[in-house]
Amino acid sequence: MTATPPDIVRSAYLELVVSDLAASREFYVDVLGLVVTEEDGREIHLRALEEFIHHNLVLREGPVPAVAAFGFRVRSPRELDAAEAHYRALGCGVRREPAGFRTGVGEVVRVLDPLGFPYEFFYDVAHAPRLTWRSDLYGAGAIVRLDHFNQVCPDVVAGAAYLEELGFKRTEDIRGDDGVTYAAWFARKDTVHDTALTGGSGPRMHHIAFATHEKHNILYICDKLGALRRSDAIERGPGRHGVSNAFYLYLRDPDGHRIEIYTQDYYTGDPDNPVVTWDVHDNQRRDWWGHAVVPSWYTDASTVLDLDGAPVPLREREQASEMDVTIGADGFSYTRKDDTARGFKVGEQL
Ligand SMILES: O=C1C=CC(S(=O)(=O)O)=CC1(O)O
Ligand SMILES: [Fe+2]
Repeated sequence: MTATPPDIVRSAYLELVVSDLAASREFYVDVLGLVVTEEDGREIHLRALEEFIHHNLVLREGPVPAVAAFGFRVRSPRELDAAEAHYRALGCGVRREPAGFRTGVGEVVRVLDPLGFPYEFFYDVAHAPRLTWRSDLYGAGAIVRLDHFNQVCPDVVAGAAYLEELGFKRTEDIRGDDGVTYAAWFARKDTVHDTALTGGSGPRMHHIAFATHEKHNILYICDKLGALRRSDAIERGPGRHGVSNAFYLYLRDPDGHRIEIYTQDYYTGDPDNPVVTWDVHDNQRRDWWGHAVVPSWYTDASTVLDLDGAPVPLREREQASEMDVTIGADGFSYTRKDDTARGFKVGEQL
């Protein structure tokens, strides 16, 4: 028997443990242009330009680079009671922390969820200046808001059932004719997703995504990284996704945490929003132009911590991995499903 889930508004912040706070500050502030709301020698609280809550990203120096919390805003203070009841009914570890436990945030309900991820739910939060109109502070690569998380878990079907019970709406997925679900995307806000599940050993964080308004902002970030001789921070892209139709770029921060820069997906807010399902062999599913996906994008992800700050042990995926069935990053995949003469594209081989 589960209790009514909390009414989640959006994915709101991530707490990242980093090995060198100064190096991470230089990456997220000097290179990417995130705004410092508050900082001390141990933690830095950052937000995107259009954000009005205290932060979207906490950088905390620590021995093991990892994700310590996925923060979700709920619709009212009473939804914290719903969160506590929902997760206790699931038999999860639950801790209710007083205001101030997290800088700038009121009372927080922290859980280690059924997939092993450290989720936390909050309503009361300090407001920070929303810089929407301050074009004088926008760089050419202006990052305007947090868009989504992406989580690696061994069993996407079980993970999807948990997220859908939590009130998330599936918007897209990748499946095989073998009946395997390789990845799925889930929304609370009215765009393609607030989080996604990528099949693999987990729990791990695949990436956090921030949004820009335009594609040219993403291209500027690439040019800036080139000019800074930091092009090795670029892992994948720029390109156009199949899933979500967004324009994208994936970066790796100084600890290897993956950051996506993302723009122009589509509206999904109607109750009967149709789910888009992609064939795992469709070469345009992850890159609409058919560009290969670099193997590290499938293999690498960030450790997550439990409520005591210890790394959560990984469980291996038992079903086939996407790289296995597409033979490398994008091996035997089709551009045109029934065109076996010209439609198959032998992509990158491992
Ligand atoms: O946000 C996303 C949207 C689409 C994709 S994919 O590579 O097109 O599947 C990946 C992603 O989850 O990062
Ligand atoms: Fe993403």
